[in-house]
Amino acid sequence: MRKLLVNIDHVATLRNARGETVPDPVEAAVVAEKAGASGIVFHLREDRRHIRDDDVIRLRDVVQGIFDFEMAATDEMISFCSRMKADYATLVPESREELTTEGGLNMRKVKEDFEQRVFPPLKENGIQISLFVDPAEADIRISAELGAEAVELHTGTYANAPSGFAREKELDRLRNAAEMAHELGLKVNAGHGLNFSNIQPLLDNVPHLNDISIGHALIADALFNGLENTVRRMADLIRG
Ligand SMILES: CC(=O)[C@@H](O)[C@H](O)COP(=O)(O)O
Ligand SMILES: NCC(=O)COP(=O)(O)O
Repeated sequence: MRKLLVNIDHVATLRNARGETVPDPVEAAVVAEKAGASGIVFHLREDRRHIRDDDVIRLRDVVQGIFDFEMAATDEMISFCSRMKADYATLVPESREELTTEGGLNMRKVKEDFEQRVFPPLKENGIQISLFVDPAEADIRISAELGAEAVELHTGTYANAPSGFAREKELDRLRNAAEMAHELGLKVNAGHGLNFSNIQPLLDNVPHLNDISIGHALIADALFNGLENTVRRMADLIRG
């Protein structure tokens, strides 16, 4: 079944802009789940530019559904995520300079390191691993070989593509990737850059979708419509 997970990073961005305690991302998580979100996503970045360690600890106490900890595969994050007993560790590439995550993991490059250093401690702690990858055959195949539970298909290129041929091409790539991941036994998640304008074609064209994570566009829409209304509308669309 398709489900919406709400990413609350940018509630923390707004809070941190003034060094205040409000708006509180933990309060946003409670509202989002009440409005129909099936879980919460946050990306604890190395530079702590939005979500902070204390937010994660407080979130762990209130989140009722899926607790999806997005992170770079550093030893520090692996250890924190393990202590938090997250449902998912969603591993993403991270760079200090980027405004947001710019692409999927290069699985060829990280395979050996993930196999030896990253997967064992997460698996020992019972944490399911989702790999944030571009909709590319090689990355999906390696994700399955490593024994990940899921891939999160990077939808950013689709989201940024102009309508017409370019967008259709990206939908084709996502459809093929989803079919392949499903055949290889991986759960198919998706996220990045999704909003009320681009979600429906994705839902109509890409099979086997499970968790769809959306952040920035929902928090932006919520400024005008209220978080509860915004999340309810998107959760209903995604459930179908
Ligand atoms: C993996 C992904 O596409 C996003 O969740 C992103 O990692 C969020 O990070 P920012 O909120 O810092 O953009
Ligand atoms: N994993 C993707 C996510 O959590 C949300 O990304 P965005 O909607 O803020 O681009």
